[in-house]
Amino acid sequence: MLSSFQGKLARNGDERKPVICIEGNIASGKTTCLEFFSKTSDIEVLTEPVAKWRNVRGHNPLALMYQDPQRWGITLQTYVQLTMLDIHLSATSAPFRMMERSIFSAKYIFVENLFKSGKMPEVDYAVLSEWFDWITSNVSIPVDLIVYLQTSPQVCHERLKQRCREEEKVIPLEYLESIHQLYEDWLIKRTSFPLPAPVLVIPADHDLQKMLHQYEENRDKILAASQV
Ligand SMILES: Nc1ncnc2c1ncn2[C@@H]1O[C@H](COP(=O)(O)OP(=O)(O)O)[C@@H](O)[C@H]1O
Ligand SMILES: Nc1ccn([C@H]2C[C@H](O)[C@@H](COP(=O)(O)O)O2)c(=O)n1
Repeated sequence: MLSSFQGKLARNGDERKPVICIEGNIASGKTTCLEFFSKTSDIEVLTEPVAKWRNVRGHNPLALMYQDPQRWGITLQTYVQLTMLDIHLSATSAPFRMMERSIFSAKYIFVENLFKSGKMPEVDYAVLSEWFDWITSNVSIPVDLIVYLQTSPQVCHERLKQRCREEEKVIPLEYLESIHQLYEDWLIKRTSFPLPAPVLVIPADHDLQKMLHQYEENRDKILAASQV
């Protein structure tokens, strides 16, 4: 249930818990990072609902988008926006919540990439932007810290091939380069879109063992920085 809080719709009856969003390119290691933190009892981890994006009532909008972005980009991104909003508004039992990406990166990175690369008609971009602006003006979507897993597109391309998700076999290196550039403009150069929260950058090209060590080293910093 939603109620009104400071003029915006907000989740009812929930004590406000710190929200940490893990951001990064496709196959940068976000899920692996979340798996690591899911072993900590005081953190509730919420992964991206990719299973829903691959199967909505028997349809696979993720596969359709990669096959024909001009036609199906808006279909996927409308559904991503809805499912991410649902996650932002879901109840939390643990003291901290850590989620994979956000409604903000869905718009500022993926919708933007489709539009800028000429793969989304202007009218579709306008409709998605109207929805996004309405949601963010009328719904309270608190984010307290962004953890950016900063990778090179080449490393992501290698990890993507290794993961071997069927829909993603068509993704070329150039696609990951565009997503990387948009992330860098947003979270590092800070020249594109507003930041919903402070940013902690973790270099993430390293092997798994080193990454897990870095997560352990950053655990207290992440939890402290997310407490407002
Ligand atoms: N530091 C790492 N070094 C090598 N491979 C990794 C590393 N982190 C993750 N992987 C592998 O790369 C692939 C993508 O990682 P994943 O966590 O699913 O990325 P994301 O959730 O960002 O898409 C998976 O096969 C995963 O096992
Ligand atoms: N707004 C979004 C979010 C994600 N995707 C795609 C990109 C990947 O193919 C897949 C899941 O991403 P990952 O967690 O593996 O980085 O969904 C998209 O097209 N639009």
